[in-house]
Parts: sequence; structure tokens; C-alpha cells
Amino acid sequence: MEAPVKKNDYYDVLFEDLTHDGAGVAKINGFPLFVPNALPGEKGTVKVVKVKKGYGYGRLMKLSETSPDRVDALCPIYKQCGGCQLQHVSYDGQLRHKQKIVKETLARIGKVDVEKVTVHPTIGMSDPWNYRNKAQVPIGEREGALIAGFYQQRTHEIIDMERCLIQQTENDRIVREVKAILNRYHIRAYNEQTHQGWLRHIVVRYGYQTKQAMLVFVTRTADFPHKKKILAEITAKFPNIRSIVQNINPKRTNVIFGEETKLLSGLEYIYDYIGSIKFAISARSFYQVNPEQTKVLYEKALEYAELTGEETVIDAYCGIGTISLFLAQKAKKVYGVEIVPDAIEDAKRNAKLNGIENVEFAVGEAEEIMPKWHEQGIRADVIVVDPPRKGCDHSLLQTIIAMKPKKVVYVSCNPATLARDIAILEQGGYETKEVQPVDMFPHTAHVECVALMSRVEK
Ligand SMILES: C[S@@+](CC[C@H](N)C(=O)[O-])C[C@H]1O[C@@H](n2cnc3c(N)ncnc32)[C@H](O)[C@@H]1O
Repeated sequence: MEAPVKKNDYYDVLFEDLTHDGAGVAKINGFPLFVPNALPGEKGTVKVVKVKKGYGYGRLMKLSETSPDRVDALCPIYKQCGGCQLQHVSYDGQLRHKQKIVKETLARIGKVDVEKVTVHPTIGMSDPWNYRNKAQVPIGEREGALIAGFYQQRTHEIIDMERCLIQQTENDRIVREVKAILNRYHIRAYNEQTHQGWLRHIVVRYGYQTKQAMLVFVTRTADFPHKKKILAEITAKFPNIRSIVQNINPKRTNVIFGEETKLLSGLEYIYDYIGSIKFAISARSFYQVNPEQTKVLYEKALEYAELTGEETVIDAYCGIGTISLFLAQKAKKVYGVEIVPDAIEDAKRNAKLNGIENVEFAVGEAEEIMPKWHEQGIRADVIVVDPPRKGCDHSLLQTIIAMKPKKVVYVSCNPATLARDIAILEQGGYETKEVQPVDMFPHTAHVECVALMSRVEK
């Protein structure tokens, strides 16, 4: 069937829905058109910008009727940046939208009966701004001076930026001041096209509870022009920067970090707390970016695990052991498994740092290690999984089913793979009890969930 719309033509439409990535959906003779910045219930004029087989994309030209959920985006560069997809939606509207997306996805992909399984209202933040504890800022040049900002949507053009409203204000302040210092020394930015120049990214990490900051220079080469003077100026200006490191990335690549990291000043770590547990965070370790909501998320996982102190728990995809250490406070024994060796080193260090002894960590693919644990006779009462966006490996789900834990607590950053995996676990004898969406990334379209599944006793 030929598409009923033509590229560059204008159409008056009614928006009926909002996609998981925050675009409005209008239908023209049943043909869906995805339009950023439009909300359900709104009417307006769109220009078709792309036509694909079965669907198309449009640009919102004019609104004739607006939704009660619409607000003015606070950020002046909101449209250019594209990092926040939902700033034009009231915060309450964002939370409702995320709950709806989780419900619909579980029903559609997972065939979960959402009439019976409670998908709770999304837990939001009381102040949903300035939450990110990590800034990764690409560096460019304009008129011979450094600029630090973000890539304009769908381009590789860097837009200079002074302030990101979802970033910790201290991270922005550090980037601004460091840029000014570097400009006084005429430091050159890396140029992607010519593969020349020096500074590629500035990364800042911030300890939400400790207020300690880490500054990372990602550079093309291992030298550091005017190193002594630059570091002296930075440490004088920012006594809370406890760690300055240089990461060297000599490759032609979009990947931010290279293999080699050198300590320039202070310690290799900064510290932060989630609840009462202290974590050492190094330049490259994975650490959740919204510390306030991380605590909410982990507390929910802990609540669902219902530990009494007698249980053996497995934390698959454990990263630097954050959830494992949280669970270890209430369990008899926790086993954590993670694919990245450095993360496991961090996890072991973090266990020591907190005097937690009832945890054991293994490096490897969870789908390889867990069958071995099973063979060795390790019996888990609760298995917690927190996989990356692609979800759990199919064979890992089969191992979970074979290990017969009483409960599975599934922490997910992607409702689609959560739904797919829930369906497999349900076939294997588990029942979904409840699902709690948590807003870890306000103003963006991302949503995190914790799902509780219990083994059906026969
Ligand atoms: C969403 S993160 C969760 C980390 C941790 N639970 C936390 O909250 O900080 C997913 C983790 O899974 C790890 N990972 C990816 N594939 C894996 C696999 N096949 N086996 C074990 N770990 C894996 C990643 O390196 C990453 O640390």
C-alpha cells in the first residue's frame, strides 16, 4: 500500500498518543506519523519530513489546541539538544506517561494481565532538576577558543553550553571555569575530521552526599601542555575536586574513553554514599547517575526481596556491587556476578570499605557463571537481576528457572526487554506480583522499573 502522506507536505492532525521515546503520534488514514514535541489530545499542523514503509516522521509547525499537560520547557536549548525529550510535559504528566508506557509494554510484549498485576504510579522526585552526578562534555573550538557543550541533535556539531538544567550545578560550574582556565593557556580541542588537536572531552563526577568532585581530561595524546600551572589553578579554585585524572584516547572513535588512565592530582577515587553504604567511584566505573532516586530504586528492590537474614541472594549484572551491598545488610549471603573485571575490583573494594563480609563476587558472563554456581550446589532464595537495556540472556533466564528461587526481583531500564523476559519467567513457573516504575531520569523519556516475581508453589 502506498503511504497516504508525501514528504514536505503539510497536514492538520490530532495527536492520539505518545511513544516510549516521547514523540507524539498522529494518524493520517491509519498511517502513523511520529512528531516530537506534540502531546496526546493536541491538534496542529505538521510537515512530513520522512516517509518509511508503514510509518513516517513529521515536524510540528503549529498547535491549534494544546494539552493541559503542556508546559513551557525551561531550558533555552531544549530543542537543539534533544537530551530531554519531555520538558514540554508537566512533571506530573511525565510520571503518568511513564506508568502508562510500562503498563502498555508489559501487556503488549509480555502478555501480562495488567488488570491483575499492579503497575504502581511512577515514583518521582520532589525536585526533578539538577540531579545528574556525571557530566560528559565534548570539547570543540570556535574562533580559536574552546567550547564545551553538547552535540546538536543528529549532528556532530558542538554547541557551547553554560548550563544544563538536569545537571548538578557544581558540575556545570567546574566545566565553565576549567574551560576558562584552559583558554587562558590556549589549549587546543581535538578535531574529529583532521584527527588533530588534544582535548576531546571533560568529564566531571560528583559525590552527591560527600560533595567531592572528580575531573577527567580525555585527550588524544598522553602529553599535557602547561600541566603544572593548569592543575594548580584548578585545585586552588575548587578544593572539592579530590581527583584529577587524564584518560588517553588516541583512536578515531565516538567512544569517549580510551584504555589508559593516569592520575594527575589527588586520589584515583571520589566517595559517595547510597543510604549508609559508602562507594569509591573511579573515572570509568559504572555508577547510577541519579543518586537520590537510586536509593529509592534499591530500597524498593530490597523491600521486594523481603529478606530476614536467612537468605542466600544472587545479584546478577552487579556492576560495582551497589545492589549486592545493599542486599547484604539484610541477607545471610550475597553472590554478585558482573562481566567487567574493573567493576568487580571496585565491588570487592567497596565491600571492604564498608566491612561487609557476607558477599562474594565473580567476574564473567552471568549466563556462564550462574550455571556453575548451580552445579556447585549454591541455592538462591532470591535472584536479583539488573541487566543492560538488551535485557537478560535467554539461557540465564532458563538457569534462574532451574535454580527455583522463591523470588525474582527484576530491575530494568527498558520496559520492552523486561516484558519479554517476564513472559519467559512466567512460562517457567513464576508469577508477576507487582511492578514499580521509578523516575531515574526526569524530563527524558527513560523509565526504570522494579518488578517482583514469585515462584508459584505446586
Ligand atoms: C544496568 S547496569 C547495573 C549495574 C548495577 N546493578 C548498578 O545498579 O549499579 C548492568 C551491568 O551489567 C553488566 N553486564 C552486561 N552484560 C553482562 C553479562 N552478560 N553478564 C554479567 N554482567 C553483564 C554491565 O557491565 C553493567 O555493569
